[in-house]
Amino acid sequence: KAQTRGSPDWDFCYSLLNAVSRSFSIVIQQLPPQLRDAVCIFYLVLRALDTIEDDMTIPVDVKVPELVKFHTRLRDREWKYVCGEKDYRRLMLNYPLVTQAFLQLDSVHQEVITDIARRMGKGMAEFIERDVETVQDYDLYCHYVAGLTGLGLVHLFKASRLEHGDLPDDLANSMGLFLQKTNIIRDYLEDINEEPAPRMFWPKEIWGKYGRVLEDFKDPANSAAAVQCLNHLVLNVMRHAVRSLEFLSRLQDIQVFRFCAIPQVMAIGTLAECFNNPQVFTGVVKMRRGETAKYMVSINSMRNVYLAFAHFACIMIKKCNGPAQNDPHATELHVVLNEVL
Ligand SMILES: CC(C)(C)CN1C(=O)[C@@H](CC(=O)N[C@@H](CC(=O)O)C(=O)O)O[C@H](c2cccc3ccccc23)c2cc(Cl)ccc21
Repeated sequence: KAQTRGSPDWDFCYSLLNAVSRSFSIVIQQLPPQLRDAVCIFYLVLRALDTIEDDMTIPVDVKVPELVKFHTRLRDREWKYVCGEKDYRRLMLNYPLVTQAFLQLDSVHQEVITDIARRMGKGMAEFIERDVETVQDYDLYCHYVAGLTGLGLVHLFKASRLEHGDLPDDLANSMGLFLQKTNIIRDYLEDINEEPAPRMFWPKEIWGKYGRVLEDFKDPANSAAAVQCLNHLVLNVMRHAVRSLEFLSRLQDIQVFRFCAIPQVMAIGTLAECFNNPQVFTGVVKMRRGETAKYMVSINSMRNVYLAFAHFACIMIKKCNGPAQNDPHATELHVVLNEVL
């Protein structure tokens, strides 16, 4: 059909979604109609912002204003900023189609997405000019890039009248931190080998106890210290698990529940693989593909989420009692895991 100025090309937007989010796009497309398009566009908008932040070929004095101004581009039908690689570059090249669709959303959905994009862009810009040093920096950075996503999603759920429960900011924030911190831990090698310049988010307050520089952990001679640092970081992210479960237990719509629960289960599965695993420093550790598929279809109730969390908590507890038994943080992780159980 002729693409008149008014009618957005939704098929193209969903094909972009499939390209940039592999398995997760299926879950987004299963959302109820009053939420699906808003979440699809929210996801693409955040992915575009993330692509600008991640592109290390953009000079800092150009990137910072771009991030801060990004939210003003959401209504600019001509705007695009070509950067990034592969499917993310295709998103940026075709960004005006995302804008056309964004402008068709309910005004409330547009306002939510604009407010989050503004706060996230400002936060990202803050951390372009300074590194993540303390654990407080670590929590603040992850709040900006992932916690705010949770706050925005809660506003979209409420605006679509699918969720009426109390979904406070600190629970929504924990959902984001659980995912983002897991990605940061898993992606050590990918991030540190990044060309032309690595961007690391591991907090120096933690890794500084185990090495002089973060690159030290690539050296097999430092494997014991690297794994101790890794276990310390896994303990830190597992502290958010109880709040994630609390958030999930308050959801009312089954498709919204699946949309929120599936990434959380993938994350704890990834953490269980990573915990006490030196392969994090030699390759990228991922859940087995069969496991991912199994959880995509089985996460339909809070009971199944508890079963999945308990399954992965037990894998970590076995490691605490076995190979990691001399690790100072294994004991504390045991306590946190028992809370989860
Ligand atoms: C940085 C991030 C964790 C927020 C990214 N993020 C997520 O990780 C996606 C999952 C995803 O994209 N998985 C990828 C795998 C990967 O890229 O690692 C896949 O292809 O399966 O989920 C989150 C997400 C989903 C549901 C509830 C959330 C609550 C708070 C914060 C984030 C929430 C997400 C929801 C939206 Cl709307 C936008 C982005 C995200």
